[in-house]
Amino acid sequence: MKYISTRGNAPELAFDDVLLTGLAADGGLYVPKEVPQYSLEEIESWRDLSYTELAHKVIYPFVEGCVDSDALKGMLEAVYNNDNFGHKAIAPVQQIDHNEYVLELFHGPTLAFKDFALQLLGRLLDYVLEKRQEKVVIMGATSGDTGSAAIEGTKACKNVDIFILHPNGKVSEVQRRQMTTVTGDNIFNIAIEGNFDQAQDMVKASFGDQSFLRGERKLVAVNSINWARIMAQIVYYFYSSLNLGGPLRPMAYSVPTGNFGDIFAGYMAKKMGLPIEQLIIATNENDVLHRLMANNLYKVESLKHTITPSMDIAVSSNFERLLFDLYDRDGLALADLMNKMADRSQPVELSEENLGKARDLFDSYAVDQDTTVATMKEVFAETGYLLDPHTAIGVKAARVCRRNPRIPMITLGTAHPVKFEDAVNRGGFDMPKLPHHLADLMEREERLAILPADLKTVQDFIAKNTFKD
Ligand SMILES: Cc1ncc(COP(=O)(O)O)c(C=O)c1O
Ligand SMILES: N[C@@H](CCOP(=O)(O)O)C(=O)O
Repeated sequence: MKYISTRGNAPELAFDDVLLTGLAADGGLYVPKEVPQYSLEEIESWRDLSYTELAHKVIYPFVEGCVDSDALKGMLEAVYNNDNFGHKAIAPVQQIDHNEYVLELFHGPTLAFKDFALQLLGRLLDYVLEKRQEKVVIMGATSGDTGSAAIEGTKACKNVDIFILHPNGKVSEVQRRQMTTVTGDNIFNIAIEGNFDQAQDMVKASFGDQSFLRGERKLVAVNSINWARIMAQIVYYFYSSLNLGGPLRPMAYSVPTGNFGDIFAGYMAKKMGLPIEQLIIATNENDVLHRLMANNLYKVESLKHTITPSMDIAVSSNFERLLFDLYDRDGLALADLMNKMADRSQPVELSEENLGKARDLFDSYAVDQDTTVATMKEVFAETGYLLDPHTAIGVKAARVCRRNPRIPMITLGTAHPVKFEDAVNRGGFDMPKLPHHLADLMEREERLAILPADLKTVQDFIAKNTFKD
């Protein structure tokens, strides 16, 4: 499998280089040159596979040539098991109404969907770095969930230092503590005096110019700009569909969306042959994607801090991967569009043709904070099931946008409500208990550095702590 950049002007890479590269040299994102395709018969033959076995079927073609099949099997077995994920089904489906489901993706160590990819990414990194005898620096931006999942997934890696930037005061207390209480000399949490977009911009700028690492270390991405994240997230679309009678009946998915990674994984599953009738982009009030879909106007507004902090993202990185397909994979044309989009003061329109293609593929809906809480209450009253607020946004969007009630509607349950005290309190619910492994989280000692949202200051901090010996 070879990978190409969305901006058409960077070398083709194999999986191991893509894993270690983050942004392509031309500023684009790597995508597979060819997407594996499966017939309905073949997908149907996977029906009785365990999560681990299915993950091998889906993931192996993307890593073939770089990761040995048995080694991948070993990694998947080490990740998707009942010691690591607090549910034997790994990604169970919970019914909340007739033909309406929540795909619970929060049974991993940090209680959010990020564990599915980042637990595996840590093992892939170890495998590739051991082979190459290289050391790297991980740099990631988080609006709350990626950070702890990245730290948990990579803290045992021998050859990495980890630097995670989060917006100071804008993640929940549980989210912050899940990052800042993990001990390890190679783990650094940076709370920047700014928002997620600023953190993400600093990460991207650092990938573009890594001279602060003196040519001695490479930067590795743990955000969904890293293809390995998307690849691992494709699996649960296949798994949930097969569990509910797919691929012989189509499914619809509603996906709480911020950086467009999780829904892009759903789009990939569809391209690979999984019958997906509807994909819904569900956003909070940071709704740049919904506004683009509704009005053909791409205009980044200033970020609003909400009760769904993980989706407080205005610049949605993975949308570029979709645009690449909408532009018939014409990287140079896309590079032009991305340059226009980079000037955030100017609105950008898609051509009518490309907007039409996007609307054929996706529906979209934006949910405000009161409606989010109202949806949590509604579902709780109907079923006794407490949604996390991000998932509630997905459920609301599903209920509004659903095209065909005969098709199972699956909302991705992206996090556990225990992480989001504000929303739980606003709904007047009893706070759920933290699971056993996090029971003393609120008493653990925290370690973090608070820095201004200034690229040089952040890079100096990283360099100082990377080259401390
Ligand atoms: C709980 C939760 N829901 C939804 C999202 C949005 O996912 P994505 O950024 O892949 O669109 C995130 C963050 O990424 C998240 O942490
Ligand atoms: N919502 C994320 C933000 C980063 O998104 P990613 O999927 O690209 O890592 C978070 O919670 O950190």
